[in-house]
Amino acid sequence: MSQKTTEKDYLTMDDVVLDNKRVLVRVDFNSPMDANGNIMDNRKIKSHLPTLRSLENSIVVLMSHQGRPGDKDYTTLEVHAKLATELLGREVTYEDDIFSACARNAIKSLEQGDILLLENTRFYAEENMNRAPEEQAKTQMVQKLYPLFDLFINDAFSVSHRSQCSVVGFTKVLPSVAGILMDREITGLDKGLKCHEHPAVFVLGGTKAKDIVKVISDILKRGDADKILTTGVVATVFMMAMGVDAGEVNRKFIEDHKFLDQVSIASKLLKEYPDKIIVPEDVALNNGGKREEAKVGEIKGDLPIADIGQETIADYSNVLKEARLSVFHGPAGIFELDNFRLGTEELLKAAAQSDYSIAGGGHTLAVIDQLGLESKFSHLSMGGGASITYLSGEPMPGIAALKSYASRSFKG
Ligand SMILES: Nc1ncnc2c1ncn2[C@@H]1O[C@H](COP(=O)(O)OP(=O)(O)OP(=O)(O)O)[C@@H](O)[C@H]1O
Ligand SMILES: O=C(O)[C@H](O)COP(=O)(O)O
Repeated sequence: MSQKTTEKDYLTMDDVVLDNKRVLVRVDFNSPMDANGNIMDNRKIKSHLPTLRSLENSIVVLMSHQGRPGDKDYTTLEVHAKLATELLGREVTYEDDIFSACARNAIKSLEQGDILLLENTRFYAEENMNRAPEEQAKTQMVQKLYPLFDLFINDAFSVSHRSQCSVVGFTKVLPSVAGILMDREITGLDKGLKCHEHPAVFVLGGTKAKDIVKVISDILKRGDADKILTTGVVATVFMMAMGVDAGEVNRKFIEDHKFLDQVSIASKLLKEYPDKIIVPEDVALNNGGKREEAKVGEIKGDLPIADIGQETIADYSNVLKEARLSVFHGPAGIFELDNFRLGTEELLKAAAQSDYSIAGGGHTLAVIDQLGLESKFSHLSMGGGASITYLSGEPMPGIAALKSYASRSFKG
């Protein structure tokens, strides 16, 4: 049923017949939830609407995860089906199981135009193991479900850095293509990363210092970046790597978040790429909720760093204004507090001006939304960990599995 229509090394929904086909779609509806089990941000669900709208003449079953075992937001997808129904304007029914006889009967009874959302895939233990597609294809989830479908669509870029059952398993046993969101993510990120626009400036911050230090190392090794502007907690690690006394409270923050080992890695990177990695000259400290500017090296009073400082904001903005490619991941400060959102806001405005601008990460997208800057960015990635993995050039098992299906089908 596959008919390749583009030069891509994976198939898309344009390459296959969809009408009246029984289609299993892996989406990522994983959303922030409040204590009462309500979805706090509908962005993840909205991002799949183009794919779902293109499937209006198919028989559609959706799979998604929500949270991780043991976490507060590890819960059923019942409310997700309701919200998807509202957003799509068509009923998305919910089945409180994944592959039981009951769930399979519900799938079998679907008719053209129906959409059914199965239960949280991570309620099935083997979903939580990262294994090769061959192994995942043998699981009960895949074996019980795949005979009920003609096609598998992976639209979940943001979980495709995981080799989980519902992400890679079906690609071994069903014709498999990328959904519209997946295709947009790959195309949007590649356009920025592979077209070699220069100067290429990366603004990397937020709290995931370990992941970001690795991304910085990978990007610099590949030679893709002209400048890396460090912000957020990532900047604190690099300041410490320069031997700066960040104050006990900030050192403790880094220790408590298990980032102390990143300081020596950051130090090596600074030695290897002295002109490329830029560390803030000043910061904003949180003095009882008030913003207190301080030069790096003169951080007194043991106050927590909560934003980059005003001189750094001006310098970084100037670098960004010259950039032809900008990539922004992770807020520059604790933007949730009004006094400490300046760095994130100003740098996002500056990044949006470059010829090709990419931004990713849950909190980052929320600020872009609040600032009304969505249309100013060339590509907004729904991926948090996934876009970091993609940026670092590491293989993404979910995408590799689609490519592997495509290469088998072209040969066949
Ligand atoms: N200096 C800082 N100290 C403490 N927290 C900070 C600092 N700078 C930024 N943050 C916090 O970082 C958090 C966001 O970081 P995070 O790495 O999760 O970014 P993100 O855009 O959501 O990416 P992802 O989707 O990968 O999680 C925000 O809650 C913000 O308050
Ligand atoms: O929110 C995300 O980044 C994705 O849904 C992946 O979730 P995970 O990090 O729990 O696999």
